[in-house]
Amino acid sequence: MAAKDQIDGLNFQQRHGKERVRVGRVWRHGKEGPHFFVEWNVSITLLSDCIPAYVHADNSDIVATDTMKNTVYVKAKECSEKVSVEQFAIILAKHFTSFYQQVTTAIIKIVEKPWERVSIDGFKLGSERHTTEVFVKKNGALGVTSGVEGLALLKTTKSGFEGFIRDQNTILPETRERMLATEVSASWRYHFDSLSSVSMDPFTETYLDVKKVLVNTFFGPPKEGVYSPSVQATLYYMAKAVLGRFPDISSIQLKMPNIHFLPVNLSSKDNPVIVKFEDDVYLPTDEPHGSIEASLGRIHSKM
Ligand SMILES: O=c1[nH]c(=O)c2[nH]c(=O)[nH]c2[nH]1
Repeated sequence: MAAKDQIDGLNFQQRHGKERVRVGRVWRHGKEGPHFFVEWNVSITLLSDCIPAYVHADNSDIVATDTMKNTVYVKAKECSEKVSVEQFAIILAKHFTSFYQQVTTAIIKIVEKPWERVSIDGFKLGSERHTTEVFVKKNGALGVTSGVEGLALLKTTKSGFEGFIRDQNTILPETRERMLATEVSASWRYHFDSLSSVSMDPFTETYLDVKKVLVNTFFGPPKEGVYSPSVQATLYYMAKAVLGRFPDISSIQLKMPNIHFLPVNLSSKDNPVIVKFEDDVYLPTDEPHGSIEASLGRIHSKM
């Protein structure tokens, strides 16, 4: 679908828009109520009467793609109640076609990330992979490492970061309220050191239990959660919980990138408050991200 015109006896079709506008939206119901969270990737295409921009370098009928991007955040903010992707696409498309006389059709595509709720204020993306590396020597010596990769976890509250070094290059504000998102890669070494010491197959059950301990430690108890003062501290609690709970595990390594969800504040000279961040509208990012990793092992263990 594209606007079709004839210029100088030639067919001309054009469209413009903005792709991959990422937005995260949290809806909070009261102080105690559940949080709802969605992450969307929005693409906007407008069919509009703006041929002079192409043919005469006259931009007076152009809706700037930057404005389209901002509109996603404005409309996300305006949705005070949880909406579906379909409903949000309709809201956006209706806005573009009714607000701009030049726009004849708006095409909105949205892909929603499959975040699943795991407990109050926590969401889990079901995409993790179980990994292992094993060695066996001729004499029966055995080494088993198991792991999980891509365990994406996110909590919408009970996270902060304060008291870090401030210098001439620091602009990050201190906070006790932020989104915490990561994709955990963990690998743990079992203490079995010979083939004969593994009697049954304990690995699947242990994998599931380790995952549970990692996830539960990240979020804390379902009712009240647990405050995370940093990714580092949360990583350490998680590693410690695994070693505390599984005597058969001698060491664990955790990699937990700090995947940033940036607060959305939009302002201009004429309009100082277009969108004011109130722990609700975020810009999800992949790059750059913080990289935080550590390993914890029992003394005398083979790391
Ligand atoms: O939990 C965090 N750890 C850091 O080391 C760090 N650095 C940063 O900019 N934000 C954060 N958050």
